[in-house]
Amino acid sequence: MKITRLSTYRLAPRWMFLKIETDEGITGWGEPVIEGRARTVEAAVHELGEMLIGQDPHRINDLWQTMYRGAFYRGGPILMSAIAGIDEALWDIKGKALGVPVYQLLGGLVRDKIKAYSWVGGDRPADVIAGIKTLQATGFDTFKLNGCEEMGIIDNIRKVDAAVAVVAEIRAAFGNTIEFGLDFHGRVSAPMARVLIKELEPHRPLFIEEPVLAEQAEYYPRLQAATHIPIAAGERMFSRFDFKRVLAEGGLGIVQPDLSHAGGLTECHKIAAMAEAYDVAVAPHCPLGPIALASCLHLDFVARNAVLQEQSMGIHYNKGAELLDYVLNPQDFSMADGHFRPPTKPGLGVEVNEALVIERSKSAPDWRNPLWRYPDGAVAEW
Ligand SMILES: O=C(O)[C@H](O)[C@@H](O)[C@@H](O)[C@H](O)CO
Ligand SMILES: [Mg+2]
Repeated sequence: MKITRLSTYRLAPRWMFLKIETDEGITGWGEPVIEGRARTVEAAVHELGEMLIGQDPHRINDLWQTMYRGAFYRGGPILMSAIAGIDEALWDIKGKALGVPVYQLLGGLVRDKIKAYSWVGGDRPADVIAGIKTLQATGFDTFKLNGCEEMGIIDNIRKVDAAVAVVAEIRAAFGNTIEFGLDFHGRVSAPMARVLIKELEPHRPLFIEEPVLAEQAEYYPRLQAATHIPIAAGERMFSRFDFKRVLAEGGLGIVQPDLSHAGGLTECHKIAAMAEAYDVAVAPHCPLGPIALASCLHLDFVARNAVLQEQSMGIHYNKGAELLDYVLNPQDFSMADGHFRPPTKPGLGVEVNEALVIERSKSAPDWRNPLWRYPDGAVAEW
């Protein structure tokens, strides 16, 4: 079998789909994207594509190593997202060619279902009680919200109290019937993270995510040592090599690699195995589309240390399209009791509505994340 063509489709809300065609009529789909830089990743995909045409898509490991090591400069969000989407599509092709779901090619099921969680509250946590009640009624008992709004490098206790009040209200309203992760979203400096975490401990969040930016990852072990609340991070870490330093220092309770940012299923499967060696859980990051989610599910169903799956249904970013709008088999992604069941169809298990994708790609928005500023005018972390 030989790769014959790569086609990319940028789509609302902020996604990009990749279609890889072969000379045997089997096509694979991937989702190479880094939110806010879709066009840059698209260029990287087509640069890599020049080397892929004519290659055997079954040789995923060799193609992955060639894409990664064949370039003197490597790693980072753009190149690893491009490799990720290509890797996802190659696994899709392999599964379709062999007639099995991808997880069967990675040793088969390790579990029968995987718990999902849902976002509530938007960029600045609001209306979270109503949001949780609505989602709780559909079977969710695990949620995630932003742990704070903008937070100054050193901020005042009123801002800390405001962040804690949201969380205290949740715990008061739902008691121990729900779990929730708090995503600091990299908004908080290392000194303020210590203050916030300490004040939030009594309300027992399930985890605290990106308490500081990934470029400050050396603080993850120090923050983890200072609290019993699991520290989670990984959406802005893009290969085993980004994770190894933090894992070796004991710095995370949960790793959250994004299968569309961190080299795809090939790399994230290795990251999950590394994490398991350190008794660390994996909860794949996925605020994206259906192909990214499907890739995560195949990891969730082979990695024993997978504990939670993020999914973007109803997420505050999905303006202009919802998680399953471009999918012909939404029933395969239905959740029962807040869990996903294993994909059943060959490959990744996503039947892409290609006609709709082609049509909608003609008017794709150029999504950009907001630029926040502090009251004094300095740029704040979003
Ligand atoms: O945990 C999450 O889903 C993420 O922090 C998410 O909010 C960001 O990755 C966002 O997609 C960046 O544009
Ligand atoms: Mg996050």
